[in-house]
Amino acid sequence: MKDILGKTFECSCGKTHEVPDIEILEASIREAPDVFSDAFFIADLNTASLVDLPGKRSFVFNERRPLATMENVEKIVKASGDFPEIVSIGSGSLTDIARYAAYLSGKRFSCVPTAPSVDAYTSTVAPILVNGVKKTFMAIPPRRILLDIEVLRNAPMDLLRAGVGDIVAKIPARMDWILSHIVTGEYICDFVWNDMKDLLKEILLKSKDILNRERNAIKTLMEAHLVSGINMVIMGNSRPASGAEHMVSHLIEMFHEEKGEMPPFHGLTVMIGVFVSMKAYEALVEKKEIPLKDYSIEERRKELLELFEERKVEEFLKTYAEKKFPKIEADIVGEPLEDIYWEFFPHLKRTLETIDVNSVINSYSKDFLSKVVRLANTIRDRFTVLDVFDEMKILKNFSEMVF
Ligand SMILES: NC(=O)C1=CN([C@@H]2O[C@H](COP(=O)(O)OP(=O)(O)OC[C@H]3O[C@@H](n4cnc5c(N)ncnc54)[C@H](OP(=O)(O)O)[C@@H]3O)[C@@H](O)[C@H]2O)C=CC1
Ligand SMILES: O=C(CO)COP(=O)(O)O
Repeated sequence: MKDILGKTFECSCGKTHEVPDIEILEASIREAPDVFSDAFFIADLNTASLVDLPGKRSFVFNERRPLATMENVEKIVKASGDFPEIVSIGSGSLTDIARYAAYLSGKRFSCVPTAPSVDAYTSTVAPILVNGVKKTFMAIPPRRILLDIEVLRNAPMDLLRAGVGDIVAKIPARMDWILSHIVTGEYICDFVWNDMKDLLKEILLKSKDILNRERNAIKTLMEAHLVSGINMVIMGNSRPASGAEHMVSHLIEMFHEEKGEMPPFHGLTVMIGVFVSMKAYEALVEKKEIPLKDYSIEERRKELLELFEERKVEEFLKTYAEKKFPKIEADIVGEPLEDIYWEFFPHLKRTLETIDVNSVINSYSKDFLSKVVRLANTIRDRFTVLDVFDEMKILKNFSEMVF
């Protein structure tokens, strides 16, 4: 990855890609105040204990697990005053709070990741909760990233599991992108898959080592997250990193938010989404019969209202109404989909077992998760395998068979 940072190149996809010049340095987290000598730091109660932060130029959230809400972003815009740079000491949520606050206030942004849990660090987008609805905004990539492998290696076990969940999601996300390219003609770039697929294979083979906190395995996981984030920067959106599996995750997360509850870590709910996408592609590639069943817009509205307040439901339905559903040909599975399926899915299935996807699935009722599967394509205009099933009128039955 390091060889493309800061470069501009013509890609075989027909576009010119610009890769930001992000400086990645390995050092002790304790050096952060000196490395970022004029920056303002943000941390939370746990992550602040990892480093001696200079009181005058830091803000420590006085709560457990501050979420990436617009309120928290605004708090940091205000607190960071005239400092020229905002640096996060934390995992996904704090990184996005710092990134979006820096973007809104025209400051530089850098980060010190404390867990290999997400591909947020090198990314340019910021998924933020706005009045309880998760919206992904364009923002800025970091100027510098300080990596302390010992801190990453010792992150809580659920963040390691989540990290594997969020990274293996790039496999169905790529398949969704290929599917959309075949069905809707959406632009696609192969470069961002080619720079990722060997790392993904390695992670599928090393998932037990990751959970055993083996240094090299953790380094590979973190490298894959950094490459995935760069891929989002190259594309200018999260298409290479996020498909139906992320919509499943976002819907579950928003449901918890609606109830005033803390959601599980991002990668844990993404894991459920990966399980769903895996089942969907299994049915598609192996041509498994799923009986047709109508799922009307009235039923969709009624089920959304069982989970969310009316204002959000109307917003989701508006997004859904604007989605374009092209006519699906009988056999849409092309060679690229089959290749990825046969190359990755046997390993993916074993990896989901290693990170214990069933324990996350079993923490919800089957009825709730089935609803999530048939409603997930309502919340975003991104075309995925769930839209294919919707158009083929097999989404309702699929959602009832998947768990
Ligand atoms: N921008 C992007 O491209 C992407 C953004 N995301 C976003 O990232 C967020 C999820 O991030 P995720 O990393 O899963 O979790 P969070 O950052 O939400 O929460 C993890 C919590 O774990 C604790 N923690 C983190 N590191 C350590 C450590 N080393 N030791 C002890 N405790 C630690 C902290 O909480 P506490 O102090 O309470 O224990 C922290 O708040 C979501 O909002 C998601 O949308 C995800 C992928 C990509
Ligand atoms: O979570 C992400 C990738 O892991 C970011 O993508 P979205 O928020 O757009 O789904």
